[in-house]
Amino acid sequence: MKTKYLTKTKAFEGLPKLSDFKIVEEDIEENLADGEILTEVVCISVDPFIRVYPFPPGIPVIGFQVAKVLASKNEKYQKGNLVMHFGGWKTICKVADSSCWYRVDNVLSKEDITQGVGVLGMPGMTAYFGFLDLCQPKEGETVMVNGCAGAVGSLVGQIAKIKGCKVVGCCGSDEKIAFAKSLGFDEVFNYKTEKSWPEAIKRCAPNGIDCFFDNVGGQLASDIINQMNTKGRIACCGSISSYNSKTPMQGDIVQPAMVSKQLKMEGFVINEDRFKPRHPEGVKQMSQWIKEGKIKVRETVTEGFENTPKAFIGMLSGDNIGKAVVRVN
Ligand SMILES: NC(=O)C1=CN([C@@H]2O[C@H](COP(=O)(O)OP(=O)(O)OC[C@H]3O[C@@H](n4cnc5c(N)ncnc54)[C@H](OP(=O)(O)O)[C@@H]3O)[C@@H](O)[C@H]2O)C=CC1
Ligand SMILES: CCCCC/C=C\CC(=O)/C=C/C=C/C=C\[C@@H](O)CCCC(=O)O
Repeated sequence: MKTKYLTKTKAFEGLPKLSDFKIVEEDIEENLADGEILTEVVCISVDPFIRVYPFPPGIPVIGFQVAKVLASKNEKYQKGNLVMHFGGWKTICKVADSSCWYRVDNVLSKEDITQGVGVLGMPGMTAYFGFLDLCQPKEGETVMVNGCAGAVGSLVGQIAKIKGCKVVGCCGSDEKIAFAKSLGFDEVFNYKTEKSWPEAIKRCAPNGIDCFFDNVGGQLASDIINQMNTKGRIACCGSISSYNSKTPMQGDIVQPAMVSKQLKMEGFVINEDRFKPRHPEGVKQMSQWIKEGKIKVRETVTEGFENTPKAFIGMLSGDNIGKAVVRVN
C-alpha cells in the first residue's frame, strides 16, 4: 500500500514558505503490531505549535488528524470507526494506542467531522481546561482574551460568557471583530489599527481585568497585565507573536504589576498529565454546550492534502477565522 506525507525540507526561518515543504510518497507495510491501527486521513489540523516544535526535516510534519480505521489490532477501535490521532500530515498511518486520542464518530456526525480536531480536539480542550482550571473565572469578573477570533480564543470567550463574565477580546481585523461580537464578546479591539494598546485596553475594560487568557505574548500581553486587578489570574497559553520572529522579542517587564497586584500567572500545555485523563469530561461538556447553542463553531476549511502547507502559513498569517483545518477525504 502507498502513503504520502508532507515533510519540511529544512528548519523554518521566520514565516514558513511553501518551498519549505515537499510531498514524499512511500510504501507502507499493512501488517500491524498488537495495539496498532491502520488509518486513512479525513482531515488535518494546522496548529501554531507545529511552527515552534523542534521536529527534524525529513519526517512527516507533526500534527493531529481525523482518520478512518482501515484495519485494527486494538480492541478499542474497529474497521470503519473514525478516530482523532497524532499521525501528522500523512495520508495512511500506522498508529500506536498512545497516539490515538478518541473515537470521533461517537460524538460527531459526518458533516461536522472536522470539529474532531477543533472544538472537540486539542484546541477545544485547551480552551476548556486552560481557561477554567487556571483562570478560575467568577460571575461578574472581566476576562480578556487576545487572539480572540481564532480556534482557542473564540472558545475561551464563549466559555467566559457561559460563566457570566464580561468578555473583552482583541484580534487582527474588523471582520474578526464582527465575528467575536456575534459570539457574545462585549468589547473587541483591532490590535493592528489601534494607535495605543494601553488606551484600547482601558477603553474596553475601564474597571480592569480579572482573568487574562494569553494566546499572543509580547508587548500586547505586557500592556494587558499592567491593567489587571488585584489577585488577577493569567493563563499563559501561547505566544504566537514570537513564533515567526527572527530576532529576540522585547517588551515592558511585568514584575511590578505581578507583585503589587499579587497576580497569579501559570503556563500550561494541554497534553500534560493533569489534563489528559480529563479529556472525556471536556469533550462531553463542549458537546453539550454546542447542542444547547451556547457555543458556536466556526472553521476555515482548506480543501486538499497538498494545500496543507498553504493552510498552515495562512493560519500563522491571520487568514483564519475560528479553527483552520484541511479537508482531505
Ligand atoms: N498551551 C497549549 O496547550 C496550547 C496553546 N495554543 C496556543 O494558543 C494560541 C492560539 O492557537 P490557535 O487558536 O490554534 O490559533 P488561531 O486559530 O488563533 O490562529 C492563529 C492566529 O494568531 C494570530 N496571530 C498571528 N500572528 C500574530 C501576532 N504577531 N500577534 C498577534 N496575533 C497573531 C492570527 O490572528 P489575528 O488576525 O488576530 O492576528 C491568527 O489567525 C497560540 O499561541 C498557540 O500556540 C494552542 C493550543 C494548545
Ligand atoms: C508540546 C508543545 C510545545 C510547544 C509549545 C508552544 C506553543 C504552545 C502550544 O501551542 C502548545 C500546543 C500543545 C499541543 C499539544 C499536544 C502536542 O504536543 C502533541 C501531543 C501528542 C500526543 O501526546 O498525542
